[in-house]
Amino acid sequence: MAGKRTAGDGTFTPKKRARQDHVDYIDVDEMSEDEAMVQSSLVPRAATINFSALTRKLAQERRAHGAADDTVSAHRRQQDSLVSNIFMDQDFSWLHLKPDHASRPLWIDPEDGHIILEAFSPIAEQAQDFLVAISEPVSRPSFIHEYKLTSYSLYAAVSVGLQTEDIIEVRQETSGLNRDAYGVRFKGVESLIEVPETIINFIRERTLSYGKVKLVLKHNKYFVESSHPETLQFLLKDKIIRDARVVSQPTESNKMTTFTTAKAPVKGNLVIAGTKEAEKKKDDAAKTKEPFATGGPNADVDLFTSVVGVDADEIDEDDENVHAFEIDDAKIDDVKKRCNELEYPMLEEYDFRNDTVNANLDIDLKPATVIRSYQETSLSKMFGNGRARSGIIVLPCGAGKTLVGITAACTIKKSCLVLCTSSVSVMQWKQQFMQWSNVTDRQIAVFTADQKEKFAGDSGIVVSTYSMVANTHNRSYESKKMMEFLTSREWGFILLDEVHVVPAAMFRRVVTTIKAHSKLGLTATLVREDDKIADLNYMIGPKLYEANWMDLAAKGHIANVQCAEVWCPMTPEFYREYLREQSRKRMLLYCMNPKKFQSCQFLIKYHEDRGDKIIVFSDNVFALEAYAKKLRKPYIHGGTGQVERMRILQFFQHSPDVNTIFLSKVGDTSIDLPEATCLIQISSHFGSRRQEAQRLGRILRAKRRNDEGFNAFFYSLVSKDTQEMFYSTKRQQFLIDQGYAFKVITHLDGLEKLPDLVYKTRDEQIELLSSVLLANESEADLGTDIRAGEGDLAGTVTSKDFGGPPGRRVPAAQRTTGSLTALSGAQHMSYVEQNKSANKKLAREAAPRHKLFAKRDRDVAAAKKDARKS
Ligand SMILES: Nc1ncnc2c1ncn2[C@@H]1O[C@H](COP(=O)(O)OP(=O)(O)OP(=O)(O)O)[C@@H](O)[C@H]1O
Repeated sequence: MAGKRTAGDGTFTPKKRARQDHVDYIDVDEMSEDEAMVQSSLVPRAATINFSALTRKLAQERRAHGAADDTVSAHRRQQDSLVSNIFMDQDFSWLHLKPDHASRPLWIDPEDGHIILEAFSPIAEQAQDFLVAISEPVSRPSFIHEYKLTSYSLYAAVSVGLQTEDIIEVRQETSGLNRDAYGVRFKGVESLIEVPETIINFIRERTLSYGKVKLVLKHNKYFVESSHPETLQFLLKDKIIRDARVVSQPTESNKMTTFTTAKAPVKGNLVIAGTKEAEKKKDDAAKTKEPFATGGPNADVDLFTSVVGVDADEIDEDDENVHAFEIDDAKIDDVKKRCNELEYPMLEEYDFRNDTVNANLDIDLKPATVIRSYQETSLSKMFGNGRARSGIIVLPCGAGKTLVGITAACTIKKSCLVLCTSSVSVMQWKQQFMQWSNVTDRQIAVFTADQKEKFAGDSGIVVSTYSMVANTHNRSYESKKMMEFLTSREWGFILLDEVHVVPAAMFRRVVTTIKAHSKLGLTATLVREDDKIADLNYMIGPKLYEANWMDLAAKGHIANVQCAEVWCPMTPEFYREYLREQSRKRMLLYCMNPKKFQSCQFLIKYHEDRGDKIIVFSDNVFALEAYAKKLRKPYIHGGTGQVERMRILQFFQHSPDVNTIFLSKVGDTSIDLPEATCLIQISSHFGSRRQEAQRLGRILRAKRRNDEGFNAFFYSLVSKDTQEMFYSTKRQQFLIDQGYAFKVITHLDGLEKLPDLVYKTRDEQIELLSSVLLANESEADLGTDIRAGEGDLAGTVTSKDFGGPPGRRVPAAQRTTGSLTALSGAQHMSYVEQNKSANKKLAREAAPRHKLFAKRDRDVAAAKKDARKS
């Protein structure tokens, strides 16, 4: 049965299943806040793996066994007492494993293309490489991985050179070990699993049309190119594409240009800079006086075996006759989008070595620069067939995306435009280019609000921000001149940093105004809280590679991190105000909760004593200043001057007296502090999964990460029974899917005994509360901190981008029981009891009010009354 085709939606949906089927699957995005709060507390934080079809199948099997099978029943009874309470009707521990289960580490859902992999299987590593190439990793915790086959993932697979027959393989023979014959299996996974027919059809259908059409830039004009004339004819029947076509000689309206292109170079001829092979090749070239990286005809450098496993002989060489038609520059975006919808997504490849029109850029990595294996693998996806493919590379925070970008630029060796999100990042990119490559100051220019430089000579590198390039209003004279410089030329390569944050409209403007042969998007978190992620597919290209965070941590490239959510009970006074307050000030109340203050103080002390360097993050500037001043620590936010910032950061890096700093969201990205080993988050931006991951990224690069037994620490302080708990659960989801486990800490041992514990007395707490209540409501804002300079993207990101629905009604908080250490059996774990009425009662309760608030209450009540009247 063929899967239903849904143009452009990218998901495999043979049958939309009823939501109630997903009894075992909790999707936090779709839960109500009340549900989420309860759920977040009841279940240990686990990856949300979709086992629904498997569950159904097994449930049928269980019914088939029925009570007749005494052994099973007995076994079940025994299990009932142990695990059934947890797994309820999804307890399948009573089922017998097949004798050859070890060779069946994979399960494919025939209905929605989900693939479940036992990550502990000996063949898992090989299978993972293959699965990453053909499907989207959904969740990759330690033992069970979940992937999903989608249109986009297959598009990506085709774009890195995989054909239908590289993905599925028809096998006739029966395994000697096992009597089960299997007809069609995944080629990259040595297992006894037969691929279901629905999935085979889906793969065949999608891979048939993909890769047939290419978008090519030649002499500053864009062409839609294909060696299948019937495909171009099909596309030209579409109105949008037909209207975008440029007909230079209107004599024969539908005739296509046919020209001969050079054959695609075989992969053995290309060497990625920075690899060992590159070094060897350089030496050989020096000996034979051949230029580096051109390779001789017999050069046999087999760099590109890894995941794809495409051999040199298998690389498809272009047909002699390639047909093409020109399209209007301004309509590129529409054409790409339309082709996607018609299931003919366009591949963008750049045959840079045969480009004689654009000047070469004499740039190479410094001899001392050696790229890491995963960086090489990701680049091999880009340069796998000797050309530069456009697409996105996803690597964890701190895993070295900058060097991947620089290496790509050094491999293409043509003019390159780098776009980043802020002027701070611009300077960092320039510095990194100088650090890793032999680029000279004259070859690299910067285009920001303060600096508008051009490179000397015919080719070079320009580093700028998205908004400098996309902004069309109020340009200064120099900016206009600079834009002319950027738009009048052809770029070999455009590097797009942090692609996931750029608003789609801005991206569109960049992609349509700048003419570039190839594009590489870099990101750590290919998640967006809006639905724009799919746009990146046609605007940049498919995802070429996504690294596994846990793998990189295990190999010491990024630090191992212990994550914990610390539940801080609200003091009665704060909680009462929280329940009464309807405005944004609620947020201020849960950030300034005295118990959170104390927990923060305790954790800072504990980790400073261990020799850690700590960053405390707070999106809320009011809270940031209040905490930092009270705890006597330096702080940086949007309003901190550049000189002061640098001074504080340097002290943090080099002085043993400054071991803790407070940062607002200006520190979420672009701050490279390898000394930091502990993070404490006291306030964050709603449910932003991306922000959570980026903050974690600040400690993933910890210098000490390779020390024996080293762990970095990430704490999220959450005020109990407040909205914050819901957001916290949502924020963690991305990291959980990468394999991080969040422990819940309900009690910090020894907190009460801390000398100089802040806000210990009720009076002190009430004083703090009064300062919060007297604060302006705007102090609760999270979005106003970054004072973006001209050209910085930060100011363009709105709260909507973070999934924080400010207009949404805030649900009543849940009442939780106290610490239930004894009950749960696990120390410091807790569960929540849902009891809305208790909260309502609390809110209604005419509790004796402190005189400080009595007047305020009357004022608020009067204001509400006036508002109702008007
Ligand atoms: N091959 C390499 N050899 C040595 N050091 C490397 C290599 N690759 C990256 N690094 C170092 O790792 C650190 C992190 O690199 P980088 O800043 O590029 O990470 P990132 O992936 O861009 O992180 P983020 O997403 O947080 O910005 C840097 O200090 C960089 O110098």
